[in-house]
Amino acid sequence: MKEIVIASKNKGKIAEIEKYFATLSVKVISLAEFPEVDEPIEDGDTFEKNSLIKASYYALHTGKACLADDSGLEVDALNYAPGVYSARFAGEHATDAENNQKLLVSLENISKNKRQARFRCALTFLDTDGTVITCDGSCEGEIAFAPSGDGGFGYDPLFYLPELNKSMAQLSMEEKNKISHRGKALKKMAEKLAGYLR
Ligand SMILES: O=P(O)(O)OP(=O)(O)OP(=O)(O)OC[C@H]1O[C@@H](n2cnc3c(O)ncnc32)[C@H](O)[C@@H]1O
Ligand SMILES: [Mg+2]
Repeated sequence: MKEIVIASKNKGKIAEIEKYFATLSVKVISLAEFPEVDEPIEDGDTFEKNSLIKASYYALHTGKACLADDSGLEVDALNYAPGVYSARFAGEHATDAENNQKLLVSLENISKNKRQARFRCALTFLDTDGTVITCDGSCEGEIAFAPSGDGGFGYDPLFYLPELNKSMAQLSMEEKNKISHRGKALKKMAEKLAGYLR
């Protein structure tokens, strides 16, 4: 069976990706099996570039096929910030809580009808022979005035989905995977991989 390293250190992402890949006939490996491997510098100016940076770095250092995810939040009223800086919005090693707090403060004076935002996800699969497969996905929503829900991770408690009248953190992982940026990108990736690995 094909071995694929999930090239991410984010437990929330890994859980969502593993859930999705449970139906594919691939053996998913975690970076936890490569404790000696460090982390790359994510200095690309797009999600796509950072996703390729991560896939390339981990493929080089593990010697295995890798699937990397670069994702983040774009807030219209903040001129699409934090974008590729989503993980370090409140500082280099910011926690999810610190990033969420900074987001709330940044939007303090922004009214309900101007709080549109979207999550974006860029996935890159890089095989040992150099084959690259990319997919992306996005999910539209609004930034709430207060957090709600205890599911998901990152900005999920502040990401409000008007059609569902729930925050992303109020969805189960299955529900989130059906509508999220990552779920949409994973759906495309699973289809492409099924054809590629056949
Ligand atoms: O780079 P890796 O190791 O994969 O892990 P990371 O957490 O650093 O991941 P990114 O560099 O892609 O940064 C993504 C940021 O966007 C946030 N984010 C990404 N997907 C999310 C989701 O589905 N729900 C909420 N927040 C999300 C996440 O919390 C991070 O702050
Ligand atoms: Mg990162």
